[in-house]
Amino acid sequence: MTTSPSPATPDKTLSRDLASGALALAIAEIAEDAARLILPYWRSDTAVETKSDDSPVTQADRAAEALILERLAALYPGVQTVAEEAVAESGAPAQAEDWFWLIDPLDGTKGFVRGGEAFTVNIALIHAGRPVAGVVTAPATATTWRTDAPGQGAFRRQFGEQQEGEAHSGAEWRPIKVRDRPAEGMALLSHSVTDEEAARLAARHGCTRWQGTDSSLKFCLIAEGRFDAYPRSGPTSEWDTAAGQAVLEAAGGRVLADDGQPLSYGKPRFLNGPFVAMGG
Ligand SMILES: Nc1ncnc2c1ncn2[C@@H]1O[C@H](COP(=O)(O)O)[C@@H](OP(=O)(O)O)[C@H]1O
Ligand SMILES: [Mg+2]
Repeated sequence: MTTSPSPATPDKTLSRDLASGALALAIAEIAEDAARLILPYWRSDTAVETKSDDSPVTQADRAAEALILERLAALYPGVQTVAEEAVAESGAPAQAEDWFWLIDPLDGTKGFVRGGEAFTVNIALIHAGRPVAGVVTAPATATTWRTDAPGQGAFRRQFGEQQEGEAHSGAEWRPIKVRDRPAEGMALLSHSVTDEEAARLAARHGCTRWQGTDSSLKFCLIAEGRFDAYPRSGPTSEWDTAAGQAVLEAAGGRVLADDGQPLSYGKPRFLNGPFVAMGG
């Protein structure tokens, strides 16, 4: 007698697709579709609401998060999700599971509302507290950065308009990596820090020059070898950093917490303390 195979558990499906690189490609396509959904709201008269933590939220954040959650659930049912807008509405899960998704559908909302280009869609897979796969997409410049199978590097591409009858479209994926630190390192910092603090943070990490940039784009610009460090002294949520950290680590960089260890995930209230993201 033959028995039909039992359905794969989420963990088996996840770990198989993670190991083959199929998962990284799949989440890149989801993030690009979320980006296509966000773009019509950009530089339009989108209504801006203020959340209880005083940060802005728009219809674009909510629509993108709904798309991402629906697509992830269809691909990998039963995996825990921790997503910015869901947490804002219903609170954070009491505890992180062994595998979970961290989702920020629109990071850098303040800049987005002002009509700037530095806002991103972020999806990361966490396993045992580490970001093992991630994608960051910048809708305004139609650029995506992603991991591959673990140990297989990081990639970037420009994505295009979706053509009729075509599942997805985009240019070829090109490998990216961090640069060796030059004598005069360049730091990236949040716009939320004062000039005085920025100069101090940059100098502490061996950088003589610095530039303010919104969103998780900072991790990607280090991952592709254009900048050297992103120090952050104030709090962030785990969904702000997980996808960027996955990409940066895959490109040869590091993201270290104050204790000198890689920034880890599934912490109380999914909150990060200070960290520094670094290239080579
Ligand atoms: N006190 C705080 N606690 C948690 N996250 C914070 C925070 N202050 C700022 N952030 C996060 O920092 C992000 C902006 O980072 P940056 O200044 O580098 O662009 C915001 O993302 P959103 O735009 O998704 O809300 C917000 O989530
Ligand atoms: Mg954010």
